[in-house]
Amino acid sequence: MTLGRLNHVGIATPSIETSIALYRDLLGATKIHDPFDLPAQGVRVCFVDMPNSQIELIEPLGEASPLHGFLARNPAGGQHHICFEVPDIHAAKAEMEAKGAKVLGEPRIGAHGTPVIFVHPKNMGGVLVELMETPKGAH
Ligand SMILES: CC[C@@H](C(=O)O)C(=O)SCCNC(=O)CCNC(=O)[C@H](O)C(C)(C)COP(=O)(O)OP(=O)(O)OC[C@H]1O[C@@H](n2cnc3c(N)ncnc32)[C@H](O)[C@@H]1OP(=O)(O)O
Ligand SMILES: [Co+2]
Repeated sequence: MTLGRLNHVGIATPSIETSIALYRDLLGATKIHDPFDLPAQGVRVCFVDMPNSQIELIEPLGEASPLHGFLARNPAGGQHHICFEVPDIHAAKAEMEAKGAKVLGEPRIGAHGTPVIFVHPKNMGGVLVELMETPKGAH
């Protein structure tokens, strides 16, 4: 597997609007996309563009959201996952599993419109890792 660029850092928040204000007013971020719902992933999402990557603000959406446990442990929110691009999501999943890592579920379409998987934090030194297939034509 070729590990590609760092696509984004996921930040869980109880309120996207509050987090947008922090990134805009405290840090001075200027490229903040409109938030949108991603019901298949149980999250509401807002991308903040940086020159070399993106911050992905994520708020729970629905009762089955994977963020509820994290926010119960971290009520103010915090750094939730990091996401790397890979050329082929099915090959990446097979390689992770062959190396003994736990992949959380099957590939699903993520916020960039390409399939993503998650590697359990217990296999990555306490860091939840998302792998996303590089969008066609990117870079
Ligand atoms: C926007 C769409 C998409 C994109 O395209 O970018 C996304 O990014 S969606 C992001 C949200 N989706 C997911 O996170 C899906 C995968 N996640 C999961 O399946 C679960 O969140 C989880 C990783 C299995 C954790 O589930 P949870 O119920 O919160 O916790 P557990 O009780 O099972 O915890 C086990 C263990 O792991 C620790 N943990 C949990 N979350 C994290 C985390 N984000 N970072 C680091 N460690 C985490 C938790 O503290 C437990 O540790 P121990 O107590 O030491 O066992
Ligand atoms: Co993500």
